[in-house]
Amino acid sequence: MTHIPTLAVEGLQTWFHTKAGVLKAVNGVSFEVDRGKVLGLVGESGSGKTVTGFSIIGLVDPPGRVEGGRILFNGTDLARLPAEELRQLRGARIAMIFQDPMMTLNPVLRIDTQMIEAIRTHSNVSYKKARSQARDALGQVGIPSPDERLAAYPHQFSGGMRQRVAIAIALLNKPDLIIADEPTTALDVTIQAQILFEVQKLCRQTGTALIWITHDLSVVAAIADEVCVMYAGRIVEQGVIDEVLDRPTHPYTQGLIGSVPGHNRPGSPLQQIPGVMPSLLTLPKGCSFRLRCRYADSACQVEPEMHVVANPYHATKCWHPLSGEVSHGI
Ligand SMILES: Nc1ncnc2c1ncn2[C@@H]1O[C@H](COP(=O)(O)OP(=O)(O)OP(=O)(O)O)[C@@H](O)[C@H]1O
Repeated sequence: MTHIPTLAVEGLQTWFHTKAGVLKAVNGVSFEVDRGKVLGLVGESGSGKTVTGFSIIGLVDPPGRVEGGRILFNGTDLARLPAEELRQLRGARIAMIFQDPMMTLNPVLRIDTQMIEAIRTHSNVSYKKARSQARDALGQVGIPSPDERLAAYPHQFSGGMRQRVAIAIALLNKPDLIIADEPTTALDVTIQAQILFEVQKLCRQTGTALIWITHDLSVVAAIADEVCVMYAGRIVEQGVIDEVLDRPTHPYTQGLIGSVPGHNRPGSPLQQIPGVMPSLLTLPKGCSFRLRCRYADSACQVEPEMHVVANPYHATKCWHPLSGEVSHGI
């Protein structure tokens, strides 16, 4: 029997029909994520990471629209699912964690009210059982004295603790898939590391597939099994995390790694990728990175196909893949 991954995104295209023209925010993106695995989606601001996450969960609003591709969740295409069925999957089988926990939390309701409702909407358990599940969930994400904290309102938590509550809510119904969009970016580095570790552990325990969206390669290195590097609405390189970080083949990935502090000798200057990302309204013909790429030549005026360059899985969308190991401190 063929293996069906938790999520298989195939050739996803999500475009915004703006007054200035068609903005191709996601332009033919494909990846898979399986039970208990973590996929890091990394790229600079505006590369299409959030729109990819929103497309999967059905939260793209007009003038945006999923134009093409398939979003296979346990084999069912979410892109073609009626809105009501998709709504039912959200919160039950698929959850999202946002950068701002107040996207999840209701400021005027106590935490216990919110958590118990989240549990009882999707499963037929008593109030008492739901309350005890809620208390356990707070404990699992490292909230001290969870019994007492259940009665608190969101504003009575610190930023880090509030995000932990939002994460506990996302994990409540043991979803098959969680999409986390920069949930730790606003937090202190130590708290960020604790939260990454806890979420990864819980997802492995429950078999939840996790997509972690970030612009920070060190976060991806800490949490992900596989990584997709996004640039201008496309994935330009993807594969097993150590393969991609140690032997990046796409000049953009090399540039990203070079711009992380501590990538080589201490004290050496950071390398910035010269130039800026092209407008998604007027993408250049061929490889979208070619105008910033020092290896670009006439071949790059044709869009390269994603092709496998190594095993364990490692694929690149470049006509001139680089080879060799890079030193980095990520
Ligand atoms: N509602 C919208 N209308 C028009 N364009 C949009 C809309 N939402 C997003 N976009 C555009 O889609 C592109 C991709 O945005 P997206 O938020 O996915 O990037 P990102 O990689 O997540 O960046 P960031 O890290 O800054 O959130 C951007 O050019 C953005 O301006």
